[in-house]
Amino acid sequence: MAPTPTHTAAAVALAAHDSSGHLAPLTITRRSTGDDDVAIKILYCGMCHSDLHSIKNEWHNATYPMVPGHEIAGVVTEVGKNVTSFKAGDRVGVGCMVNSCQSCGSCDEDFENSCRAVIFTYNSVDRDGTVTYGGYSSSVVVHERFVVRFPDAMPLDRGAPLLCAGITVYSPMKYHGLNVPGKHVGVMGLGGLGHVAVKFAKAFGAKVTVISTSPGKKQEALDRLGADAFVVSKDAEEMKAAASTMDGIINTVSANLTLAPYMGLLKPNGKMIMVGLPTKPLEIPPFDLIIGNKTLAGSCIGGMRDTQEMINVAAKHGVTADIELVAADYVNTAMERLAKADVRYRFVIDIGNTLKNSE
Ligand SMILES: NC(=O)c1ccc[n+]([C@@H]2O[C@H](COP(=O)([O-])OP(=O)(O)OC[C@H]3O[C@@H](n4cnc5c(N)ncnc54)[C@H](O)[C@@H]3O)[C@@H](O)[C@H]2O)c1
Ligand SMILES: [Zn+2]
Ligand SMILES: [Zn+2]
Repeated sequence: MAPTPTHTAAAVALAAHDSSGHLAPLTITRRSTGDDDVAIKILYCGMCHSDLHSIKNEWHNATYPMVPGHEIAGVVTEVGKNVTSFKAGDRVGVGCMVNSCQSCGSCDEDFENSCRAVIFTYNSVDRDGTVTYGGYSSSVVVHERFVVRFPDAMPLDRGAPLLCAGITVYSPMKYHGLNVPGKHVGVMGLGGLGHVAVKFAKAFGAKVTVISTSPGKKQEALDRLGADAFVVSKDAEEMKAAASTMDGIINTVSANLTLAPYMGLLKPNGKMIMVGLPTKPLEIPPFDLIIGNKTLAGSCIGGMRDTQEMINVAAKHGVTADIELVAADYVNTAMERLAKADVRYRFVIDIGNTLKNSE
């Protein structure tokens, strides 16, 4: 995208130029800091599976070049004159959104994630007509409403993934009443979102069962992540034994799959909450929904008030992501490994130390 008069600051980035899934260095520009803006030097950025879906154009909405990344952590370098909540040197983060209309019913209720004019952190058209570039880059400028303060106890690298993975699982647990002691929460798919879901559900005092296709993840789910139980979804006996036991399931699976066998794990009135975004339409026989008065719900990230609340709660309970910190030049290998679910449990790019101008 050609620089506009207000986009004056050069930044280094990693960009996809086509749907191959390959990222290459690119110099981009960022807008100068507006009155309500916070300028941030990016130090870390998590690699969400949505980045992979997006660069490969699996959702059929890609604009190239695309700079992915919406799990951003860094330090404030400059603030606009109207900004009172942040100052240079503050430790902050940015998640999936960088702006919204700020005046509709959803925005008034702090659910900017449901605003029809939401501007996502990358691959979205910004107010000035430019396409937004995400956190696989050295800096970003964001309206202060969309900046999250890192509590002192929250490390920037292990906290960065909470800005998407964390809020995406925290918000549905909160709004579907699964964040109270004694509930039985199922977590489908033990990846970036899934492993954080286990940690939050445990912090809420819930009983947590991981539902996974990978028996190899059982021991670490129980020992390291603190899950109470583990069900191998391909094992009919285990699925039968767990039938009708769960109050809710957070479904983080990134691949297409039929929901029917999993609905049977829910108690009457139980809720299957979709956060995973596979490409094909959902397949669910009506009987599996209707018998037992089940609910099938969806949930998109979360609002900014809830995002700040989430990271504060995480800091209080010691919830952080388990990460593999990687250098910028490892990003293509990391993407390949992410596609194979070969990561425990989130790649985070060490932007501050390794993303250099290599063009
Ligand atoms: N709703 C939202 O707001 C939101 C936010 C972030 C991510 N997402 C989506 O959530 C999904 C998960 O993201 P992530 O970053 O945690 O991905 P991830 O790759 O880290 O984890 C996905 C997990 O699903 C598992 N999986 C894959 N196929 C499976 C199958 N057939 N059965 C059971 N498990 C299977 C993988 O082993 C992996 O552990 C993606 O589709 C992503 O786009 C949605
Ligand atoms: Zn994400
Ligand atoms: Zn709005």
